[in-house]
Amino acid sequence: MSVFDLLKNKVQNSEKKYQIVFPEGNDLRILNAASQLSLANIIKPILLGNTEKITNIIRKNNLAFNELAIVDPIHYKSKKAMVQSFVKARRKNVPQADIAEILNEPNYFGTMLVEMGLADGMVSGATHSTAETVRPALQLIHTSEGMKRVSGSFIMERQDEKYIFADCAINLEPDSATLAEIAYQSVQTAKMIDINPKVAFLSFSTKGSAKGDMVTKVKKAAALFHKEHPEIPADGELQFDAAFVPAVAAKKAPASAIKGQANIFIFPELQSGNISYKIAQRLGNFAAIGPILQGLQKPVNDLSRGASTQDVYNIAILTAAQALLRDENNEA
Ligand SMILES: CC(C)(COP(=O)(O)OP(=O)(O)OC[C@H]1O[C@@H](n2cnc3c(N)ncnc32)[C@H](O)[C@@H]1OP(=O)(O)O)[C@@H](O)C(=O)NCCC(=O)NCCS
Ligand SMILES: CC(=O)OP(=O)(O)O
Repeated sequence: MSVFDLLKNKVQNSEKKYQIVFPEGNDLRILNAASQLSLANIIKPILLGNTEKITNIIRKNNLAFNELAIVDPIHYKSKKAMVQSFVKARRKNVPQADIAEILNEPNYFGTMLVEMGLADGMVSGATHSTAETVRPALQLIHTSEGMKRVSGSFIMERQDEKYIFADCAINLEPDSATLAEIAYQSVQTAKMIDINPKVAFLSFSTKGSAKGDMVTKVKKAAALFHKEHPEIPADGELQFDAAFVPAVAAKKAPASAIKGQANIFIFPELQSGNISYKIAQRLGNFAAIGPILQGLQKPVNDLSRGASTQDVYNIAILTAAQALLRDENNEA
């Protein structure tokens, strides 16, 4: 079963209808995906933007909805209450006069809907950069308990093959401890889509074949992860072939715990992570689902600005599935 059939079934079978907010309510990819999701009763979309403008685009493109809410941040009636909640959530002094202005910005407004429990999750980034999309979530929603950093992973899917790549979106130069945390968060994402985790900490070196600070950082990350989570098969530092091809692993890393069968790939820094996912997507024909924000208290997810309607549809389902999982964990 594809990742999305799996997650869609979970979301559709839940009693609650999850409300996902889309700050880029004028974008046709967002509107098309929101229409499909609403008509199939998968989620209830909340579109942000000028109501008249959005309604015109909907009419012009003959888009239909089952349930839909359109909210204009600039004319939002309960702004005062939102400003108060912002003050509490921000944990830093921001002049009240500035907050009302900040909340006119759809990514901040959408993030506050999630923070206040008025939406279950947010999907943005079709027209905004990753920094613009995630900064409000980092400032207002914060990391979940026990987590120090938020990271961004991709589910890479091609027919029956499913892998997790991380961090491809957020942390520029993670240190060893952050790499170990990214790996732990990626294992949680993998479990959501029934991947049995096998983690590789990637490098240009396999088991000391090269030396230097870059290699040491990855080696240390693998050791830290193993110490904290000895029950999860993991290894590093490994080159990609030693992590992924059993015959190469047998030669380069014969004692490896994952024996060339890794399915979670942890990249040493953001350049290699972001470049690798785009190569697998564009040359390898993998569907790249993400960036999925990991380690946040409530679900907010980013899109690549190159995202298609299908990508928006997929990420919205994943966001609703994260909200469902959060509800289940809170109940447990
Ligand atoms: C994510 C990112 C936007 C944060 O950068 P920033 O806003 O400049 O970061 P700042 O240092 O100003 O931090 C803003 C807040 O977020 C917090 N923060 C930053 N990175 C964080 C992380 N990874 N996890 C948790 N919190 C984080 C900071 O602690 C700070 O909180 P505070 O204001 O309450 O003290 C930045 O790391 C970035 O641009 N990453 C690359 C994004 C990108 O282009 N990716 C490629 C395409 S997907
Ligand atoms: C995830 C990513 O690379 O996003 P963008 O293509 O928008 O920079």
